This record gives sequence, C-alpha cells and structure tokens, in this order.
Amino acid sequence: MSASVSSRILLSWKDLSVSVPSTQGGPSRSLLQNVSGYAEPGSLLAIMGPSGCGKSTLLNALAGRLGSSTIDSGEILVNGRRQRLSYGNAAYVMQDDALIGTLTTYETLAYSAHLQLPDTMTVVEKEQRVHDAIREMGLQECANTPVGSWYINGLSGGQKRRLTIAIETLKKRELLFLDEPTSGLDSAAALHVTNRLLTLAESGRTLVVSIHQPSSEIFQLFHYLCLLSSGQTVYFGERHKAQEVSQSSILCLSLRTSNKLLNIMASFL
Ligand SMILES: Nc1ncnc2c1ncn2[C@@H]1O[C@H](COP(=O)(O)OP(=O)(O)OP(=O)(O)O)[C@@H](O)[C@H]1O
Repeated sequence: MSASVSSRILLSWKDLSVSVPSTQGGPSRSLLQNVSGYAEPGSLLAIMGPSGCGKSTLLNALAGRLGSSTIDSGEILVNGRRQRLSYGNAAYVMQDDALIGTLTTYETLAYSAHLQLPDTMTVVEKEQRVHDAIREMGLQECANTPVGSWYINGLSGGQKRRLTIAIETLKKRELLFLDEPTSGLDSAAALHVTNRLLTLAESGRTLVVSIHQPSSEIFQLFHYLCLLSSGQTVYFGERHKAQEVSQSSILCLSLRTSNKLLNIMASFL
C-alpha cells in the first residue's frame, strides 16, 4: 500500500440511534437503533439494505451531517477518541454531479483546486494535486474533454461521477463518505467507479459508501459490509465472511428483516 495519506483514520461507532421527534405529541420515530460498527483505513465499507432502511441516515450520522430535526445518541470514535465529524475534516460525495458543462475535466479540477486548497500551497503543489486526482480516478483519457451539457457533447455518466469524486480527493482527506456513488450508472460504469474507490481505499484512506443494489461483481469489491433493515444492523463484518452466514442464521434474521433484504443477501451468498 502507498503511504500517500498522512494520518490514517479508524472510524468506529457504538449504539448509534437516530430518531425524529413527533410533531403532534405522539411517540418519536426511530430511524436507526443501536447500530455499531467500524471502518478501517485501507478499506471500503458498504452500507447496504433496502430502500428506506436507514443507509443515508447512518452515513449522515457518521459524517456529522444529520439535520437539526433529528435526535441522536451513541458514540462516534475517530482513532479511539470520541469526536463528531463535520464537513471539513472528512470528504462527502453526494449522489448528484454538480459540474459546469463548459469546463473540461482538467479545468474543473484546476478551478476546484484553486477554490479549495489553501493559499499557503504553491501553484506547482496545487497542479500536482490536480494530476494526482486525475490519475487516481482514471480520468487521463478525458482530461481535455468538456463535462458537457444538453448542447455540448462531453463526459459519460461514469466519467462525470469519477470527476465528482476526484474533486473531493483534492484535499487528500483520509476519510471519504459517498452516498450512492453508482446510482444512475450502467453496470460497466458502476463497476469502473467502484474499482476506483477500491484504489482510493488501498492508498490508505477509509471509505464508507451507501449503496442500494450493487451487482455481484461490485459486491465482491467491498471489504466490509453493514447490512441494515428497518434501522437495525442485520450483518456487520467482513464481506467474505458474510458468505459463511449459515442458512439457519438467515432464517433467524428473516424474523426481523424484510424479504427484500433476504433477496439481496441471497443473490450474493
Ligand atoms: N429528517 C427526517 N425526518 C423524518 N424522516 C426521515 C428523516 N430522514 C430520513 N427519514 C426517514 O427515515 C427512513 C430512512 O431514510 P434513509 O434516507 O436513511 O433511507 P435509505 O436506506 O438511504 O433509503 P434509499 O435507499 O431509498 O435512499 C425513511 O423512511 C425516511 O423517510
């Protein structure tokens, strides 16, 4: 593994619960219940489960991005210390690509580097970050292609998604959260994006992604899985060990998991 990332991050969380208070005096609504887990440096953790199970809520809770309308409890530890993350000390990649159609890949990154990186960095150092981001996300071939819009031919959906992720790597954050990084992409583009995420993880970063229904090829790339159902953890651990979950365990889990989740599990195990 390369040592390009300075201080590696072990993120752990214990008994994390999130709820929304009732607006009419009734009981509060629970979104996450006593969820625990960890994300190691050099690894790619996928938060999976059916729609509405709490994937984005968990991702946002870990990233310190929960809205003020929610109440949360539990511990989040960064390298063993209790700490709340907020935008600034971790990178967060949203589902939507907010790019300027007339700028090329290179110009987009150079412009972002100029805006994001501190004035204490030299132009040469900033330029190096842009080249690192292009290389890490495999964007060399489209470095001079415009992003594109309805009237300009430009990047493919997968290239746009990799560019969006590349922008968030410019600051070389050790911890990256990605909300549904493959949504809206065809299977080849989704696999390409996930392979690049694996490369980022293997450089020493800690990556946490929420993902709805990955293909089995993408599933095989995850190091760790956090499977949620109705706001509860039904599996947390190494991906390859999920394959050791016995049929009887699956039957036990079925008491509290939706059929949809079981179907998802069954398609990978
Ligand atoms: N601030 C909030 N107030 C009220 N309900 C919320 C809030 N945030 C999330 N929810 C509800 O909590 C549940 C879990 O939402 P969440 O977005 O975490 O699910 P998800 O697994 O990411 O779903 P999807 O795959 O469809 O994006 C949903 O029923 C959602 O409507």
